[in-house]
Amino acid sequence: MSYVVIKCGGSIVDSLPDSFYENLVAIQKEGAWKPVIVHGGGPSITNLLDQIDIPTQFVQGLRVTTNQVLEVVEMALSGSVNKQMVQQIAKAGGKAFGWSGVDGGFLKAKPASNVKALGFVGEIHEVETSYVEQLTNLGLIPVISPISMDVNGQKYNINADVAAASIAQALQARLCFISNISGIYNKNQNIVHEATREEIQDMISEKVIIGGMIPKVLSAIDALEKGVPEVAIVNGLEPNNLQQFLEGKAIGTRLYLGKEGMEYVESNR
Ligand SMILES: Nc1ncnc2c1ncn2[C@@H]1O[C@H](COP(=O)(O)OP(=O)(O)O)[C@@H](O)[C@H]1O
Ligand SMILES: CC(=O)N[C@@H](CCC(=O)OP(=O)(O)O)C(=O)O
Repeated sequence: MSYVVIKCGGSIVDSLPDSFYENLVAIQKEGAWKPVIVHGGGPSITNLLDQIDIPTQFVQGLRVTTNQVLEVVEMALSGSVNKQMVQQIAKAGGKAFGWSGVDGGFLKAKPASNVKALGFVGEIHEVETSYVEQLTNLGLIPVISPISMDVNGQKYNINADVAAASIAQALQARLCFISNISGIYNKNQNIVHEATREEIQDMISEKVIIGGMIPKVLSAIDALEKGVPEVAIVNGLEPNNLQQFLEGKAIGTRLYLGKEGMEYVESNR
């Protein structure tokens, strides 16, 4: 039995059809895969901040996070969005256990190293994988909010793509990003079905990949470099997206380190 980390983006979380959750529960009950959900919720955070007149600022797809913003991020993610997903899974006949990186020190955070002046934005340096093992052994589907804490008890806003990639690395799990687009668009606005690390880097330099797609592809590449066997970005509205991802079917954009890796899906099943 292998883990599959499914990252549900805030762009789609409110629109995921019942069939998405029903398929998820069916995959878990069938027993070949242990699904682990990591969710974002960027739009919910921005809505809450708007309501209290706090401006929103992103740098390279990451939210500039003051103390006040951090509180709102935690309310939105570990509160509303997390419990909404737990509820949807329950309605689909499954049992989900929602928690965040803060709880039990599940995700150990440190300040993000790649982009400066973001405030309390962090990255993960350790994952307590035994929690996932124990919960999944109990037949529960973990639903993880990415907010995390460092050794001194300081909380950090962790981009959900970054958290999902770290968790997938720690579990050596397949990683599926569920978003509101059917994959990565190239400069001609066509979906690319496969992309290598080099192609991704070019698309970032050429500003073809912008905003929230930047942390997604960078963490996807990082995950592949650290041994995650398969990563794809798929649309949450496409039917049977999870099943198709797990079967290695051509869905969304699959990411690879180099051209040679592109044979992986066909040749290793
Ligand atoms: N080259 C690209 N291809 C596809 N989407 C892109 C690209 N560059 C930027 N994006 C944007 O990235 C968004 C997905 O990232 P994000 O909004 O963070 O989604 P999520 O909440 O699902 O993580 C898309 O809706 C799109 O607007
Ligand atoms: C540091 C950082 O950017 N954190 C994200 C966390 C939520 C998230 O990642 O949500 P999506 O999946 O919808 O993008 C944020 O504050 O928006």
